[in-house]
Amino acid sequence: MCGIVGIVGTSPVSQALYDGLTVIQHRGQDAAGIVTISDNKFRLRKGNGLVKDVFHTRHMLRLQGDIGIGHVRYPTAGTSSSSEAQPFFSNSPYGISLAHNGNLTNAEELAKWLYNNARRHVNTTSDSELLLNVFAHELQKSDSLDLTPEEIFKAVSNVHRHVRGAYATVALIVGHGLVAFRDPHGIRPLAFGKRETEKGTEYMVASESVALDACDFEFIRDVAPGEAIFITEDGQLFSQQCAQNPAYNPCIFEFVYFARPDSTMDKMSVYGSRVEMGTALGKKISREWEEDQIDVVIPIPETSCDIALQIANELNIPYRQGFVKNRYVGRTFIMPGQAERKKSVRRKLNAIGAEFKGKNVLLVDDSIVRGTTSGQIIEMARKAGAKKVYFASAAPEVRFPNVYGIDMPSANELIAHGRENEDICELIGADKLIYQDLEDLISAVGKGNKDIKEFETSVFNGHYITQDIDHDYLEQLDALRNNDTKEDSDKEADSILDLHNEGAE
Ligand SMILES: O=P(O)(O)OC[C@H]1O[C@H](OP(=O)(O)OP(=O)(O)O)[C@H](O)[C@@H]1O
Ligand SMILES: NC(=O)CC[C@H](N)C(=O)O
Ligand SMILES: [Mg+2]
Repeated sequence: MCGIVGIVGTSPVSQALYDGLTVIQHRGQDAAGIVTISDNKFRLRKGNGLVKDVFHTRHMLRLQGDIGIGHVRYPTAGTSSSSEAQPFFSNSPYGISLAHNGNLTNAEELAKWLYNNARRHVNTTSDSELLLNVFAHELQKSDSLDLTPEEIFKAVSNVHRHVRGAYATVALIVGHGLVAFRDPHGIRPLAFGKRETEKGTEYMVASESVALDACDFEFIRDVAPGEAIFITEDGQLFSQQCAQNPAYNPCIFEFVYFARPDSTMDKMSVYGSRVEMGTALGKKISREWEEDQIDVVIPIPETSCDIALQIANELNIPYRQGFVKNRYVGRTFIMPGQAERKKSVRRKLNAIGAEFKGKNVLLVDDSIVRGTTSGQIIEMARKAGAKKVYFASAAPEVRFPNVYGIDMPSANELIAHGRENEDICELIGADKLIYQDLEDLISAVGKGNKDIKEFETSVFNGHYITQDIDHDYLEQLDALRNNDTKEDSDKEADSILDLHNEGAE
């Protein structure tokens, strides 16, 4: 679940891009990058690490120009190598740089297609670099030296024809401007806004509205599924629907876990939808656990806090912060390896003994995916003296792999895959376990936008919205990206992928 930003400004944009990336850091902790254009030349800095670690003063000084894009990465394809940090660059046509949030489902096919039809070779294993090359190939077809908005939109339409999967994308074209587009299902989010200055209007696109807020841009609207917007270097905005049959199917997991609560995506408030999740789950708990006495509701920081508070309100039971989160440790789930994730839970969370001693506690998390967090947290609660430990998940059982930009490629790594409630409960060590129903989750999130008829919910029900995913595909993906193979390919990538355009030190 990477994060992307892009700005067409009237003065240097590097600091605003940096600030924008910092507030969407929760979408990707592995690598970060910014590219700007100054004097018709790209200026690039990217590398592995958090935003604050990748960009030092010397890099910021180099990132000159009034137009630029940025990316924070959570790898879901290829490897974690710095060679696959984004934005990517293609010198032809014009000079294009691109950053992508999402995951392509026909990457293998695209690589062959690019070679056969465009004689384009992509040296990394990144799906995003393929996307850049498909876009570049389609732009190359235009005859004129100066691209018109229509020609750019035509290229995006052709990208939609070839590419499958999820892609919220922002790109720079030298001498032209910034292009942003969203896949025809709108699986990954993308919004844009403006800021008035004495020199004219500036525009910003970002994965989440919170990035616009942080940079003082006023939200205009979400980019529609299949739509492209083009902002010229001198600040003229054009937009067009480029997909034949667009549909609105945003990923529901953004609302459960990925997005920041202060973001609004596709007209739905993330915070508001989490409160609704709490209401629905609270009701289910009082319906189904009538007999059980719960003394206190305790969230598992950070994402579940808003949900747990609402459950406590609904049940009329005290809400207490029984776990303290170390503010210097990032998100566990988006770390690339299981060993690292496991270690990080203990470093990140610590129990306040008195909140557990002799009590029946209800622990609340937004989701249970691999069970890395819940297992260890329940153990901590017991060590701290809890009498009974009940566990509630605001999302339903996660049983199916994700192929659209969440790194859960292997069903076998999911604790609920092939298991029923009692088995999962036993595995994580809870006394009782309750999950949100999928219909309740959908109506909790969908309350904010009645126009959304179907969310992307594949991790819960195995229904893949792009309809190109079958059993064989998932088996191949598992073989390619399960925990063990991923570690091997990361090592290999570090040694062979030297041929990349990484930003200089
Ligand atoms: O079952 P698991 O595989 O452990 O995954 C689920 C957990 O991971 C996430 O937390 P994370 O620490 O990433 O971020 P947060 O601080 O935003 O809650 C999520 O909020 C759950 O707590
Ligand atoms: N999480 C994402 O959006 C990842 C983007 C892209 N697939 C990558 O791995 O770099
Ligand atoms: Mg969490």
